[in-house]
Amino acid sequence: MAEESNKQKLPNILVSGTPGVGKTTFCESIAEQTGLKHMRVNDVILEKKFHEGKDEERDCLIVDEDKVCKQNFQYLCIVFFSLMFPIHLLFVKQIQLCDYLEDELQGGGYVVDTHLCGTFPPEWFDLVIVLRCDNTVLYDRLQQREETNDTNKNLFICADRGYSQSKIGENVEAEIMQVVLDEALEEYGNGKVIELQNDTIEHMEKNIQKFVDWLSNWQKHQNDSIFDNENDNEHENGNTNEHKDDKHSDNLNEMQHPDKDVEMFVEVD
Ligand SMILES: Nc1ncnc2c1ncn2[C@@H]1O[C@H](COP(=O)(O)OP(=O)(O)OP(=O)(O)O)[C@@H](O)[C@H]1O
Repeated sequence: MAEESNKQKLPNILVSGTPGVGKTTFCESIAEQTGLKHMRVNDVILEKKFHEGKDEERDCLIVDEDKVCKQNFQYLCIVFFSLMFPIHLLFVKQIQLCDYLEDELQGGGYVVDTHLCGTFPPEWFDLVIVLRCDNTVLYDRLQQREETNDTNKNLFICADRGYSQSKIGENVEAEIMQVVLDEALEEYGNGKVIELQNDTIEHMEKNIQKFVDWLSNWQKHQNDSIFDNENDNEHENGNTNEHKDDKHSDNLNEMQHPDKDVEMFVEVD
């Protein structure tokens, strides 16, 4: 979707990472500074009831990724049967998180905040940011949630209370094993994924500034592409795609290597 249209004025960004790395805080700040719309997927899942109830033992809402996205055989089977029995189509529509998001993201301009990063089609997003956090810092943040019983932020992970010790351990381990980063790289590819360290307020401020710079380059690139395409149409022999790709990777590289600040922006292999 994001790659389809040169008329798109703003990109769609996916911000992912282990619970507690700071996705929501980062997304709220960049939304405020850039005018992008912040969409927290957990809130959508709750509001639209795209979940299948609660796992009592783990105190989590259950989201079956296979059932929320259309890129799978199961979905195709449901559609097939729905076409044969049209009344089921309404039901299928209702349970599809991807259908809902696809409609919402159509015009661009969203920053989508979720740890479910392998769920969505790569073409929806122009950039995928994976926030990372030092494991001891993350442990402290999650521990604080347990102590303050911070329910609001964790409705999806922990339905109605703060973090249990086992949940803290699970998440810290996932961060150490870079589960979300690996999933993002597998799903979206090295060229679209950027990994940003987010342990401190200083990190956050630098990350936001780098994102703002990336966005303004992206918009410039879009305008140039439209201009290039117009020229190509006039002369009927351009090399626009190659030119476009060069600009895209320059922009991403700049974000990955801001003044060689490797502490802040870890290179993705
Ligand atoms: N760069 C940062 N420096 C210091 N504290 C931060 C930073 N980013 C976020 N925090 C704090 O860490 C806590 C978790 O942040 P946040 O809720 O944004 O994480 P999250 O990744 O969105 O979590 P979840 O996936 O569970 O919604 C909050 O108390 C927030 O204020």
